[in-house]
Amino acid sequence: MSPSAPTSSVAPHGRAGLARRGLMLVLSSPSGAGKTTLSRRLLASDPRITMSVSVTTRPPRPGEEEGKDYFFVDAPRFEAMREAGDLLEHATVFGNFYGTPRAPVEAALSEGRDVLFDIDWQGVRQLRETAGQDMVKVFILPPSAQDLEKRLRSRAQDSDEVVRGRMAGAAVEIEHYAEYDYIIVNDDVEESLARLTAILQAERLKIGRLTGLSEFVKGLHAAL
Ligand SMILES: Nc1nc2c(ncn2[C@@H]2O[C@H](COP(=O)(O)OP(=O)(O)O)[C@@H](O)[C@H]2O)c(=O)[nH]1
Ligand SMILES: Nc1ncnc2c1ncn2[C@@H]1O[C@H](COP(=O)(O)OP(=O)(O)O)[C@@H](O)[C@H]1O
Repeated sequence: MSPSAPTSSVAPHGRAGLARRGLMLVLSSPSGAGKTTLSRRLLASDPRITMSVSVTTRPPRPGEEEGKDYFFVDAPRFEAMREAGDLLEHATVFGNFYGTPRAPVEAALSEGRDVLFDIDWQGVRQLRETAGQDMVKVFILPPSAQDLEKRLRSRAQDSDEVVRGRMAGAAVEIEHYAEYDYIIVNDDVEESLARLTAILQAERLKIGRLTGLSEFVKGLHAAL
């Protein structure tokens, strides 16, 4: 099954019963700009969106939980998943493999749930081929290079060398901003969360996603 064209079996618009296609909300940014922070806040505030948990060969950071932040695997296991077609997309970032497990995403979308992805521009390009209009792409920028470095250091979970590599990687990631639908400059977290929530709410109301709309309008029309 393709990840596109899911139809909601629930009635997200209340008693009107307007069925809706689930959407794929993608967040990308240079490392340290705040994707993880905003993802966690959005997931905590909106029960209708589910996180796509990636597999990675990167070692866990202190505090990261297996199955919640990532599925941590070794390279042979990653390769086996890739070979078996179990990944919707995959990429190498900072020398580690990352990929999106296919089954949970397809299951969530087929139940009419929205899915949140924290993936890089390479993954977005691959998903775009199958997801089309079902994907909403948000790029998060830091307010300045100094802020980005400060955040990478304040996270205090990566070595100096890793932080330097991530600052260099930021320059490459930022070059892809124009491939996205929305930009959030993550200065104040609360403001950024409000913007992200607004994007999600507006995208949920797009006519093309409301599979029950014509029936609903027909009913309204007949009753007038
Ligand atoms: N293509 C792709 N990129 C991913 C995936 N999971 C994470 N990434 C990206 O890999 C990069 C590094 O992630 P991570 O090591 O967690 O560091 P972070 O940037 O501080 O979150 C980020 O740009 C993530 O968005 C995935 O499944 N696929
Ligand atoms: N708007 C913000 N202002 C200040 N610090 C922030 C902001 N957003 C995130 N941070 C902090 O910056 C660091 C990196 O954020 P994180 O969400 O891990 O980024 P990413 O997932 O993009 O690598 C964390 O320590 C986080 O608490």
